[in-house]
Amino acid sequence: MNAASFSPLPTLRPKFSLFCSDIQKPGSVDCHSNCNKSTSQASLFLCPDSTNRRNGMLAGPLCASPSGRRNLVGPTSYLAETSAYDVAALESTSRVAEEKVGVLLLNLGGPETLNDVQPFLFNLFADPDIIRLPRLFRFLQRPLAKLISVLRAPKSKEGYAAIGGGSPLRKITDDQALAIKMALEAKGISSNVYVGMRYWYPFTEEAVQQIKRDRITRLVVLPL
Ligand SMILES: C=CC1=C(C)c2cc3[nH]c(cc4nc(cc5[nH]c(cc1n2)c(C)c5CCC(=O)O)C(CCC(=O)O)=C4C)c(C)c3C=C
Ligand SMILES: [Fe+2]
Repeated sequence: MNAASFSPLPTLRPKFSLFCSDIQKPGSVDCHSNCNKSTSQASLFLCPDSTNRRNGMLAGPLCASPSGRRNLVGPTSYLAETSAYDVAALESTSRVAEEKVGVLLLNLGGPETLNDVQPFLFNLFADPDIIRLPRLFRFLQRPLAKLISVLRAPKSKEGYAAIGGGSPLRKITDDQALAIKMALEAKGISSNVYVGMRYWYPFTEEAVQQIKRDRITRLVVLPL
């Protein structure tokens, strides 16, 4: 997790904008080259100091790089980029009765059962951030992903079978979510903590939908 200095935006607004683009229009904007766009409604997002790639994610500006243009097996996912926050700001804003604080943990996900392995691998390899084909050959992305995932799945299944039949990533991330919720609770900050995965359930879109349903007004995004 990155924690960096920040300066909270001055106004509290009832809406948030999770990414550069409007989250209601997934995939409509590619933020890769435009990550410093207005974050005026994402008041706890801050510009971090790093632009390093880490865990396949750009540790950089606030916004996400929507991968919504990819059409994966599950809902398409966003890749959030680094954000940072200040607990002091959370503490002060959470005192405002109408504020609802949310924390969104972003991870990549992994197959939970052996049956998930092939479609999970498809999602992984269908991502141009994992396998980037020359523009001319983009149309081969999904067929190639299908081919690789089908060919690799048996071997991968053996590996997952050896560690209990699935990836531990979901549980680990859920445990982290709970730990963050409890740590904030101990500071007197009531929060909802969400988990969003890029390649498997719960997909980031599902988390975002839940965040909207819960009417979160302050959101901290932590790419793990
Ligand atoms: C050529 C093969 C692979 C490339 C390139 C690759 C890049 C890559 N992968 C991740 C994230 C994850 N990969 C995971 C599992 C996984 N990855 C590959 C192959 C390549 N990945 C395979 C075959 C598998 C299945 C497991 C196995 O057989 O070894 C996972 C899931 C981990 C889990 O907990 O289950 C993740 C996450 C990134 C970010 C990346 C390139 C940047
Ligand atoms: Fe991988």
